[in-house]
Amino acid sequence: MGVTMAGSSVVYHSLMWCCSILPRWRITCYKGWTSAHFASAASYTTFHENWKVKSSKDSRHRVTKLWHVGLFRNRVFYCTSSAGAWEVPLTSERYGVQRLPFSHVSDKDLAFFEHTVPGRVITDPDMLKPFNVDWLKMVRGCSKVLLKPRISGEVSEILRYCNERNLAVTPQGGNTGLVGGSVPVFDEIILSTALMNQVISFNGVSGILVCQAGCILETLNQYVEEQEFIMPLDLGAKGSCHIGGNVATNAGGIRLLRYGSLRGTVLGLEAVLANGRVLNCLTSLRKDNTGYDLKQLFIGSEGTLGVITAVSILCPRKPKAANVAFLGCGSFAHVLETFKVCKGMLGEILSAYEFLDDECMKLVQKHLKLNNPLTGEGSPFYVLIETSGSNAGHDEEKLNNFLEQVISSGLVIAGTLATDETKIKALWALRERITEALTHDGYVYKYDISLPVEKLYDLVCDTRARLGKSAKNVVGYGHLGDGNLHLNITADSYQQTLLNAIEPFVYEWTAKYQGSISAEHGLGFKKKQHIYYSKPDEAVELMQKVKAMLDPRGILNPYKTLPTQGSH
Ligand SMILES: O=C(O)CC[C@@H](O)C(=O)O
Ligand SMILES: [Zn+2]
Repeated sequence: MGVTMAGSSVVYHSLMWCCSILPRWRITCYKGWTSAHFASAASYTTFHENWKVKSSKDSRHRVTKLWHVGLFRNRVFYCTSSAGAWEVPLTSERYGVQRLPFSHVSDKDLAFFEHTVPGRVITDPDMLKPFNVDWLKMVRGCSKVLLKPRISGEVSEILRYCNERNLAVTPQGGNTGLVGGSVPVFDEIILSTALMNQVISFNGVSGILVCQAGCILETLNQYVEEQEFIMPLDLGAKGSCHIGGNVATNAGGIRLLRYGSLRGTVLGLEAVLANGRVLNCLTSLRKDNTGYDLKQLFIGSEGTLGVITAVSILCPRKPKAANVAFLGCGSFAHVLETFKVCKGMLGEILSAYEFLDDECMKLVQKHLKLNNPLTGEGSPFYVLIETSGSNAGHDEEKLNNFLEQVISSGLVIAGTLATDETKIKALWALRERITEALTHDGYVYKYDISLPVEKLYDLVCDTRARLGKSAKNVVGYGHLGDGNLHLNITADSYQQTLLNAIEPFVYEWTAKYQGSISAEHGLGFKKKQHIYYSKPDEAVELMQKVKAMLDPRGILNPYKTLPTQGSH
């Protein structure tokens, strides 16, 4: 048959068999197969070339030089001039927030900051603009000072001073959050971790990395990859997000299915408390039962309990073999059934199980000009399955057996398989760039929901039915393997009436099925009032007591995470 790879031939034979019984099945295997075999191979060339043009980092750097607002591997936005660039309403005005009685920054304060972090005090209003607005351009503060410490001692000095002076502080990493947690609401001082970007140590035996909070996730991944390890987390904003911000928000992402959450992989951290004291829990031990595990308080606390300045993190070995299958399914029930089969047949090599609906596919096609690699009419649902293992032959065999099973049983109606890195990246772009495509579609109402997996897509269907034509698009995608749905709704502009139709409907629906209204993005500013849909009063009350104990004056990231007192 002209196919020499043992692993591929299994798929090839099964495919030939499937073609006869399932005429809709289309597959491209990029390794060892020629385009003569499959009609869809030709379409891949276009797909790949498109991807290269759209994703070229060089062109991004060129463009963003004009006015660099945010550079994300998969999330980019920029403006060509500062004049009239920001039409983002002030958060305080759009949401009617009352400023808490913090002090205002005086010239004397600025002199202190200049003394503490010389040359790293930014007060130029134009330079401050991008730090005052979130990546989604939905919330905006009006901070007049940005500080860039390099070491935890400087953070300590700053916080001790701010606490005494009753000055509010917003810690900021890469500013890639999606819930308005990393930008000020009023004039809070922005404490950027951008210059705290040093690796402290890496142990090539244990895989334990100790680094400062401002290291960029992608840079860290490249660093540990050189030593045959990978970071235990990966997410769309990897090119900009800081590891400290990842830990502070307990970011999830696409590797969680395989390596677990940061609550397990973060072994230790250093945090500076509101009063300036440095809490050094930067241990690098797998096991440590000496008292309460205080680091857990800071993981996911969104900068409200302390500023994370360094982390110790357990990195897995770099897998020797990786494969990505991009499959089309005829229904969500089939997506679920495929997942079940996948877990059973791929077992330990399964590293991601992501899904998107056809509406998402249409958006990445329309706004980012990405091509659907599966030719013919679209599928209602797409699944991206990644395997990562230590033995290419073994993985291929397992994957081929799995594909044979899901094809022959009719669970999967179209598919494509990639084994080389460039092509794997191209397939991942279809999933990872949905957020970016949505921003081109208009104003986006974002929901990040955890639900029992079998209920996951019902929420999308019910929301779509409820909103009818008042929404432009209602889409569902996410980390199916983690039971995490990203429900996104777009409209031409922000409309209060549409918001009223969505909320509290989506939250009540989620609560009814014991889901979480914030699976992996945090509560930040935008979701904090809705915490009660997922946590009992007693839990919220205890959180407020912990906050009051660690930050009695409430200077750390005010207006975030916890609901306004007395609002319930
Ligand atoms: O934009 C979103 O709603 C999700 C973003 C991110 O968590 C993802 O999984 O792509
Ligand atoms: Zn996500």
